[in-house]
Parts: sequence; structure tokens; C-alpha cells
Amino acid sequence: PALPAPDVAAVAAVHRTALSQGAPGALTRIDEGPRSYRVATGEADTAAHTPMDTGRRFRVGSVSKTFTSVVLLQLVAEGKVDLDAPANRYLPEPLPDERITVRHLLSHRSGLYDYTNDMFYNTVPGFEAVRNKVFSYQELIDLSTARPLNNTPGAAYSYSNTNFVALGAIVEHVTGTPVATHYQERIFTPLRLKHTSYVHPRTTISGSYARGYLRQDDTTLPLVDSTEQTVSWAQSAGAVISNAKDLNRFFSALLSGKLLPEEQLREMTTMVPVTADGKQSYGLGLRGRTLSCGTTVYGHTGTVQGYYTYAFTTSDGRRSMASLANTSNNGTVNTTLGATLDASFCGTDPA
Ligand SMILES: CC1(C)S[C@@H]2[C@H](NC(=O)CCCC[C@H](NC(=O)C[NH3+])C(=O)[O-])C(=O)N2[C@H]1C(=O)[O-]
Repeated sequence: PALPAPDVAAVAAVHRTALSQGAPGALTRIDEGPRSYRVATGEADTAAHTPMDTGRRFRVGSVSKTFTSVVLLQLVAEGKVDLDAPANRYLPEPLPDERITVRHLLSHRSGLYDYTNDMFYNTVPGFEAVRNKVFSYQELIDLSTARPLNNTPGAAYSYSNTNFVALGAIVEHVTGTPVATHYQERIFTPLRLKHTSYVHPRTTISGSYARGYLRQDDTTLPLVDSTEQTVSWAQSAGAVISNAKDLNRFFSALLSGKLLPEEQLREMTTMVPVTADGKQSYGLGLRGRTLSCGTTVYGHTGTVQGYYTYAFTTSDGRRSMASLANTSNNGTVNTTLGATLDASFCGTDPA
């Protein structure tokens, strides 16, 4: 059945609410075949008072995990990696539990502790301590394995950046090629994602971009401009830079079968509920959300210092939406921004 037309006025209202809650700016772009709907609100740069526009690039955070999952699943299709083999078969140094499989990493069921819980316990000091640091994959994995597993491998869903750092290490160890090359040759170039890049450990964003503003734990203090950073604390778990048009093209291509063979796309989109109401689910590097109108959309969310992202598409990839608010450490804004999904795919304000 055809989806109702996007409610662009409702998208604009969501943006205005996000700004009232502390976001300097917001943008949403919806693409459906040749049609696009664009809404930009507030400022991309609060010092220069530059207006936000929907073409601006931004750090996508954990939306990067879906790019990493596509690379990994292409390697599975090429027979280079077995989803249900122990991850240790493909790693230079072993994880502490042989039972952790590649599939456990992709579905956040390994139990590996998320080192960012400690790294960013104090938001701004934690960020300032790492914003110019360069980590190896192994250093990040070691931070995680210094703590016990959250759960027996496979026994529970427990989201952890460590999983997608380990997957980046697997890609590089198995192929001898950096993840940046795989992203470029397997995804960015074939899909003509001209505004998408992986430039770790460079700290600057090229072209036209939105600056990001991190809210302090003492919310009475001013926002911190967090735009320039290596994102080395995340790498294959969060360091991709893109824009709304490219994210829409990526998720549309993915769900319409242009990036993975049918078998691997079926594995990726085999979703497991992760909330009690069953409205949120996780597959392999892919989030599912069932909206107020009953439509389920597939994509990922992202939180990186100064940037909240939602990037989702319909099960057939016909309609895609990407939304950004250029602030973070502000859960109210993050929740508010999520209402662009209902406005974009259900055509109504959320009930
Ligand atoms: C599961 C998430 C939400 S967290 C995970 C990843 N982002 C991070 O792990 C960064 C966490 C610290 C970010 C920082 N917060 C603090 O420092 C709080 N003390 C801020 O808000 O900028 C990402 O992206 N994922 C999101 C996702 O997948 O949606």
C-alpha cells in the first residue's frame, strides 16, 4: 500500500521543538523516487550565525555501523567470513571468549563491555581527553576486555561499540585492506555518495558542513563546539561523515537489494525485538522501528559529540528519511528528533 504523503509541516514543528529544547539547528530530508522534501531550521554555525541547510555534511555516529555491516556481509557473500564462526578465527588477537561469533558482534549479542561507558562518564572531560587521540582497534578492544562480559555470548542483546570496533578489526585482518578502502570501493563509489567519507584520523570536515555542539553535564554552562575530533574512539563503529541525501541513497539502495545478495540482506533484516513493546528491533548492524501507523522502517541512529542522527527507509527502500540535530548529550532533543519518523512515514504528528 502507498504511504501517506510526508507531513512536512509536522517535520518543521519537530525541528522547532528541538530548537526550543537546546538544539542550535536541525535538518530533515525525505527522498521518494524523484521527489524530495527538505526542511532546515536554525543554525549550522552559532558563531557565524550561518543558517542550517539540508545539504550540509555531518558526523553520522553509529549510522556508520550499517556501513560496516554491509562490508562484512559482502565478505560473507564472498566466502571470506562465516557468520557463525568464532570471531577469534578472524582476529589478530583473541577475544576472551571463544563462543563469541561474528553474528554475535553484528547483532550486539557478544556481551562485550562498551568502553565508552567509562570513556564518556563525564561528558566534556571525557570528550576533551580523546578528541585528538588516535587509538588502534586493539587498544579499544583491550579497554573493553578489561571488564567482564555483560552476558554469555548469544544470550542477550546488549548494545556495545566494542562489537563494531572488533568487526572493523576483522575486516582489516581478513583482507589486509583498511576499512576506509572497503567503504569507498564497495559503497561510496558504486552508489555515487559524493558527500560521504571516512577520513579517520583527520579531525576536520571538508566541504559544506554543520558544526556540532555538545551540551555539558552542567546544563547551565554553554554548549561546547565539538565539531573537530578524530572519532578514533569509534572508527568503524562511528566515524563516517555524510549528508542527508547520501544517507537516504545508501539506505534505499541497501533495502532495495542493490548492496547485498538476497541471502545476506535476509540475514541483515532478520530482526530481534529489543524493547518490551516490540516497536524497536535490531538485526545485523541495522535498527528496525515500527511507527505509530504500523509501518516498520529500517536504518540506524547516531549519537556523536554534537550530532544526533536518524536515518531510515521503508522495507522496499522506496521512501527514505535522514534527520540531524547538531547537538548531543541532550536526550530530550534526541527523543524529539525521532518524531520526524512518524511525520515522514506516517504523514501525521505522532499520536
Ligand atoms: C546507542 C547510542 C545512543 S550510543 C552509540 C554511539 N555513540 C556513542 O557511543 C557515544 C556516546 C557518548 C556520546 C555523548 N554522551 C555522553 O558523553 C554522556 N555522558 C554525547 O551525547 O555526545 C552511537 O552513535 N550509538 C547510539 C545509537 O546507536 O543510537
